[in-house]
Amino acid sequence: MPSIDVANTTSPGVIAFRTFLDEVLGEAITVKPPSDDRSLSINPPLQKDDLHDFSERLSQVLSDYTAAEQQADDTEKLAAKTRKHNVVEVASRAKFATLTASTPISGPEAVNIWNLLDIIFFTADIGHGDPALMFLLVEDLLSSQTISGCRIIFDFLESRRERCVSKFYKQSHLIVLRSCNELLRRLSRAEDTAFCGRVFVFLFQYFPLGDKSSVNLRGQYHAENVTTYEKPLEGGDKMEVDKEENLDKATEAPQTEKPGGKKADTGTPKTSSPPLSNDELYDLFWPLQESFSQPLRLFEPANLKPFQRGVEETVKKFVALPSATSRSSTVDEPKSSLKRKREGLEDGEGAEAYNPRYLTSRDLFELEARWARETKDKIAEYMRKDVPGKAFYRVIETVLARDKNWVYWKMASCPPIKRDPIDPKVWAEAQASALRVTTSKRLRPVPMSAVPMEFLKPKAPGQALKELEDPKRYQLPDLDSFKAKINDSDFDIQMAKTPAEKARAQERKASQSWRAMRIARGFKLAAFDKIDNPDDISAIFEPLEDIVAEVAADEIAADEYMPANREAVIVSGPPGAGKSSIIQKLMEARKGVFERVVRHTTREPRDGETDGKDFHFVKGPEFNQLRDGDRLIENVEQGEIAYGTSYKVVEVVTESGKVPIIEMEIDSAKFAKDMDFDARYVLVKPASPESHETFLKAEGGRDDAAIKAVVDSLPALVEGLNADNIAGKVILNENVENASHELGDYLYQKDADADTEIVNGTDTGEAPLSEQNNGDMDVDAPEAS
Ligand SMILES: Nc1ncnc2c1ncn2[C@@H]1O[C@H](COP(=O)(O)OP(=O)(O)OP(=O)(O)O)[C@@H](O)[C@H]1O
Repeated sequence: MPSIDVANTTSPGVIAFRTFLDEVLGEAITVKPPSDDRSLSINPPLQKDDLHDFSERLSQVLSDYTAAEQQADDTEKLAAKTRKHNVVEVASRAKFATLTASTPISGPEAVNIWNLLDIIFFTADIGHGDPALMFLLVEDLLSSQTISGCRIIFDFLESRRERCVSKFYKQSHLIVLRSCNELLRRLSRAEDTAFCGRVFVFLFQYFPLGDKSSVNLRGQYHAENVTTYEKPLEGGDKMEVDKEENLDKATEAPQTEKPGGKKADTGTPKTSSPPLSNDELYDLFWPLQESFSQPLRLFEPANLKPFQRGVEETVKKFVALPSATSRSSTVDEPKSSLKRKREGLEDGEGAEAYNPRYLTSRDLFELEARWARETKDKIAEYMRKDVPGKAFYRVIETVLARDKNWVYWKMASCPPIKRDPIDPKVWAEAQASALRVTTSKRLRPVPMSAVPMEFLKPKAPGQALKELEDPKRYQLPDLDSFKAKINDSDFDIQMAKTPAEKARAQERKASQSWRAMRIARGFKLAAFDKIDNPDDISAIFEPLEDIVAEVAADEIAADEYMPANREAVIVSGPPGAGKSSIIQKLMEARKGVFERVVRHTTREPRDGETDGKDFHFVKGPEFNQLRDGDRLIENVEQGEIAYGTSYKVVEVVTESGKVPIIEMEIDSAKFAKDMDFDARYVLVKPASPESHETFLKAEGGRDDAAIKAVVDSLPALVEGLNADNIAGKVILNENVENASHELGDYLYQKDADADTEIVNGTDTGEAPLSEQNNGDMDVDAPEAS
């Protein structure tokens, strides 16, 4: 059979299929009539079952071609299939062209266009048409419409996304990518921001996470994004800041000879000069944009040098601006601390001034990396000075971390992103432990109790009132009074001479036990768990403290032992400050009240550590998914290892009724605070450098030099905590017992003076530590926030 002449639409097959299309479109319009509400004409999508016997009728119309397809020869089969697809395509395109030419896309009649596209989809689904056809038609339609028309077409695409992906992802993904890219090229990011976002979201949802089709493997970043700015005037009045000799002059620092022949930087503070004027900065600031959009160009020494200078001058300019805090503050302190910091910076900056002659040195890369790290820290420090800056900085940090992972992923040749299915055993265990944590086994301490209604019975006049005055009616007997009575009954049971006598004594004891238990239920419900034998209820006469101490680890303490405020508690402090010891002590003293929040980490478990107890040990990609999905309260990286706290884990503890208690390093607490995580922030500090050294030695794992480094770094670590205001309570750890009491008092709000510092829970009435002579360890108690 000769292949079909696509231009000749009078082919009987084409005519037959076109007639069929007209018929089913007529049916479809009865199912989805035209509507002024555009959303109704697109949604819900037409279903194959809406059309009467669609598959059978279609097979009938194309029966000649289908029969030819049954040929034994593969080549013949293929040719017949192509002919059938051509027939479907020619007829569909002709109908589509007629419809789109005569129907405004925003009008109610446009429902016919959407129905036609659905019908073409069904035709391909039963194997009678090319799966790509519907997508090609949508592409044509997109390119022929204005942006507002494209929005409507996009409504259609979005609503059909799931079925397109599940049926024809392979045949459609490149056409979809091409159409979306073309659309994005036409859209203005500034004016059609929301629509651009929709297109991106659509692409993310259409393509699997690990798909490489849109990966920029060669690392060309926004090559077309060129920033235009006024270039420095040649020979004009302006300072020619980018010229080599000026840069040399600006950056050159006196050199001294290092042993080994290398020149060493003397640390002359090249940035001690005042910040540039806006005019001067202009020529340094705007060229930075080029480097940010093309980071690879920074590997050229000629580009790196001006970039470094531009960044330094820009940061210097920012730092010189008064911060929002100091602008709004009437107190001198922030200004002086700003000054102190700036002086510190200037001193430090001397080290960055290395001579351009080093550009050929093998140490250069290390120097550049150090420069980049230090500049990042400097910018971070500046941004964190103001309240809105903190959250903004954390967002940038997260975006950079995501970018870093993206680059790593590309460097590893885009390995597939998948998570292994969870082992059913692990799942069952997790479910069981979640159930255990979230189910309170204990009845409420004050259950709904029925009041005896006897007093409602008619009585002699005045008698009822008299009875009410009887103290027995409103006073419960003392619980301990039953102890003696029950002991007497026990004695009677043992000494009974006749069975009747024994039975009477047993009955008496049962009644006394019952009444004692009724009294005890109001304030000693926890003791009931200790009663194994109904003949021995002595547990309810034990002191309350002993009973509370017996509450099992996964049980929740009775309401009267819980603090009024059950908000999460974040306990932070320097390494070895005693955080774990204090928390441990507190949890032992207040069983069933607190639950530690187990953090996530990417490091391997150490000897003796258990997954889910010490940490949730996860792999890098899993951690990244948590962080990228904004499911972490905080996350920090220590070298290659990441740590983070999951919102979910905190929620599970909160929902169980216990108080979540989270131990973390100071940086993490700052992160959580910056992200406005609601918690009570507590800072634990060793009382002196000497005791800190002792704790670190006791903790082990560090040699003397490392211990000294931690102790020496403490003053710098705690400096600035006031400005960050990260702790509502500072606890000095002189003695674990006292410190845990102090923490308990604070959390139970017995510590009225919560926002000031008290030594080891002893409200001595002394001045806050900031005013005492505590040497290097001083931290001013932060203001109440
Ligand atoms: N007040 C104290 N008196 C004596 N020893 C203490 C005191 N507080 C803590 N220690 C000891 O110091 C060591 C470190 O304490 P701990 O592990 O509680 O500190 P940490 O802040 O949790 O440390 P890291 O952050 O490194 O985990 C432990 O051996 C602990 O027993």
